[in-house]
Parts: sequence; structure tokens; C-alpha cells
Amino acid sequence: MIIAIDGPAASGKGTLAIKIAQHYQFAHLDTGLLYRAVAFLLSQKGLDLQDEPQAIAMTHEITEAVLADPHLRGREMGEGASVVAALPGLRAALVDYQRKFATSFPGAVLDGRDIGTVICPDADVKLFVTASLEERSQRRFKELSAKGQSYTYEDILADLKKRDERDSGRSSAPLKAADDAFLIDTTNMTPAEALKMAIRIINSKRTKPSE
Ligand SMILES: Nc1ncnc2c1ncn2[C@@H]1O[C@H](COP(=O)(O)OP(=O)(O)OP(=O)(O)O)[C@@H](O)[C@H]1O
Ligand SMILES: Nc1ccn([C@@H]2O[C@H](COP(=O)(O)O)[C@@H](O)[C@H]2O)c(=O)n1
Repeated sequence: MIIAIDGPAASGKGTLAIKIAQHYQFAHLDTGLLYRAVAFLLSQKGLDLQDEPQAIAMTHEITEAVLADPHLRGREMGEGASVVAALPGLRAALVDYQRKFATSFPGAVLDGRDIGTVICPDADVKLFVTASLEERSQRRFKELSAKGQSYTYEDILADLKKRDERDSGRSSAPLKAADDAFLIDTTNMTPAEALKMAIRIINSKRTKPSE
């Protein structure tokens, strides 16, 4: 079973994806980390984030160790990832890896921006997780503050707004809900409530294999 989860930054899709994977004992891939890794590798080498051939070359240098580097999860790499993610050649270079992951396990959950629309258009369940910009900014602000990173709420809000516009406005695989995705607006939901709603949706699909 393949579960595709998409949505804007800090909407809670990663949290939900991890909880769904734990609940069903499915494998999980945070696809945003792939774009973050490319931005990180380019930056480390002092290369331009818009250099498409170099960005594509960096995909061969993504290792488990790179993906586990805590720098990937910071604010700068979120911003950098959304710049490299607009390069069509880079997106194309990452498709096979994601599709192979999706089909290598009896159950897989992938979260990102284009999973239900481009990577796994035939996913068994598609969820589009969202929340208001203000709520997402508050969540990310709390998260980064807890890690000792001193940004203001306004910094984070401006970042997410810019990232939303870039991710939704790019020509290659823009952020959007698949036509057959279920919307989960987590603005006023706890992570546990979002999980409960997702489980209800997934179970309804699991018991109707002919759909
Ligand atoms: N329903 C929720 N209520 C409150 N906080 C939440 C909820 N879901 C997630 N969070 C918190 O909000 C922050 C962002 O969540 P998460 O990392 O899951 O979002 P995301 O959509 O995967 O973000 P990104 O695309 O940037 O990776 C985290 O600190 C997480 O603990
Ligand atoms: N399937 C995806 C996943 C991510 N991106 C881009 O990467 C940026 C960082 O993603 P996070 O989920 O880690 O925040 C994101 O802003 C997107 O630009 C993507 O394009 N497709």
C-alpha cells in the first residue's frame, strides 16, 4: 500500500507521515530531505543553487550520512531546498529513487509536495495536509526556538510565505493537491487528532480493495 502525503511547509505532514508509518509498520520517506541534501551539498562546495548540472551531479553524493546531518533541517536548507526544487532536471533525477522506495515495501508512506500528483499518481491513499500560514509559522517558530535557533516569528512567517509562493508557483511539479486527495486541515487539530482522521481515511480504503 502506498500513502502519498503532500502539503505546504510546517503543515504537519512529516509528523503525520511518521505516525502513520509507525501505526501500520510502513516504511517512510521524507522526500523534502532529498532537496535539502542537494542544497546542502551545493552550499558546502560553494556552488550556485541555480546550477542545474551541478545540482543533478549532487544527487549521486546523497548518502545516509548526508541525510542524517542535522544541518539539513535548519531554516537555511529549507530555503535552499525550495530554490533547487524549482530545477526541472533535478526533479527528474530524483524521480526513480522515490518511486523505487515507494514500491520496495509492502507499505510505504512518502511525504513531500508532488507525491500524489507526480511521483505516485496511483497511490492507494492521497492526503493533502494543510494549516493556516500563521499557525504553521507559530509551529515552526516554536520548533526552531526549542533547538536554540533565535529567529523571530516574523522571520519565519516571511520565510514560509516566500516558500509557499515558490513551491506553488514553479512550473515543474508545483505544490498542489491531487484531484483525488483527502484534505486534512490541521490548523485546529492536535497531531493525535490528525492521525485519527488519517487512519479513518486509510482504513476505509483498505477495506475497499476494488476502489
Ligand atoms: N497538529 C499539530 N499541532 C501542533 N503542532 C504540530 C502539529 N503537527 C505538527 N506539529 C509541529 O509543527 C512543526 C512542523 O511539523 P512538521 O515538521 O511535521 O511539518 P512538515 O509539513 O513536515 O514541514 P516541512 O515541510 O517543513 O518538513 C513541528 O514542530 C511539529 O511538531
Ligand atoms: N516532494 C518534494 C519535497 C520537497 N520539495 C522542496 O523542498 C523544500 C523542503 O521540503 P521540506 O518538506 O523539507 O520542507 C520544499 O519547500 C520544496 O521546495 C519539493 O519540491 N518536492
